[in-house]
Amino acid sequence: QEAPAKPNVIILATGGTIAGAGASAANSATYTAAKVGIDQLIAGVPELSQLANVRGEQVMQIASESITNDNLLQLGRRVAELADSKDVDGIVITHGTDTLEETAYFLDLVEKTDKPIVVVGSMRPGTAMSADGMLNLYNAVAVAGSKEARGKGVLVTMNDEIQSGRDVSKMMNIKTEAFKSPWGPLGMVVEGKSYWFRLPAKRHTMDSEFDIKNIKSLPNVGIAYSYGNVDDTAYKALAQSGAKAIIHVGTGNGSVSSRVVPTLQALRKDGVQIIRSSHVNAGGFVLRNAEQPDDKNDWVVAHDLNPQKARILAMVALTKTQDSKELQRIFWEY
Ligand SMILES: NC(=O)CC[C@H](N)C(=O)O
Repeated sequence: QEAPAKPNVIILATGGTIAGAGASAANSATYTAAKVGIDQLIAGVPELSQLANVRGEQVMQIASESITNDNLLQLGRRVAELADSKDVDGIVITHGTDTLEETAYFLDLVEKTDKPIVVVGSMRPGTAMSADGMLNLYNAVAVAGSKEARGKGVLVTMNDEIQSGRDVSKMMNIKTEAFKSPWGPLGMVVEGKSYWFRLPAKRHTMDSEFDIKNIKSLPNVGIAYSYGNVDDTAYKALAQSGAKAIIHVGTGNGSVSSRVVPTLQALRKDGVQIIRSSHVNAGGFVLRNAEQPDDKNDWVVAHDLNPQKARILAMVALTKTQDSKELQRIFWEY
């Protein structure tokens, strides 16, 4: 029997600017996100049908700053169901860009499939001049339908680049060149064809020890930001609200103010995991026992993961272990 000429790609829509609408074509920044339904989005890019047999599904319709852990689990379970289906070759997720990097990393950790999963958004609503959503979506479907994208982890297609969902972050919030990885894109997609240059080195999808099918709920993990004159108010409040781990957004190499150190040591003794990350924008790089004696304090370092990605990994890891050494192993490997 002959293989079908075109791959079957499902687009799961969640909202964001790619589904946004503004009052006039001049409104590139002032508009309402999550307005346009997935069928209308697909109808707006008839060229998609040249790439794949495309079907849309509206999973939610929200601006991504409002996404919850329950939303993540709901989306993750639907992706897993579709990935298990013989009739599905690739999955695209349209998403608001504010937390796109978190969802992409979450799926990269928990989806046991080598089928392409591509998360995509846009920086301008479809109603704006030079809207970027159409091309980003076209590129996403092209990548999701391609054999070359299999087994490369969850991907993000923005601004003609193919990025690793693990590495990529929204670095700029007004330009279409918004998403960057500290380690560079994996490839480019041009006129529906992908060009690959490098591969992710970290464990993901098929090679991950985590599986969405075994995750019932995600624990409470909070993030506290550091700056000059910082005190321990936020850390104590997070612990009081039941945080199982606190992501410390440190200065530089995840450094910790001397005014905060005793509180973090005490919280660790009370069972809260302390994970040091960095607020350095272009890419923090936190090393164990540099700046702070992590072995002595029994703290964990997030290494190159930014704070919001560190929260995702901590939540997923804590569904399996409460051991700080295991947690650190996981932070090195993923
Ligand atoms: N460019 C965007 O998608 C941002 C819109 C909105 N804040 C969201 O993340 O959903």
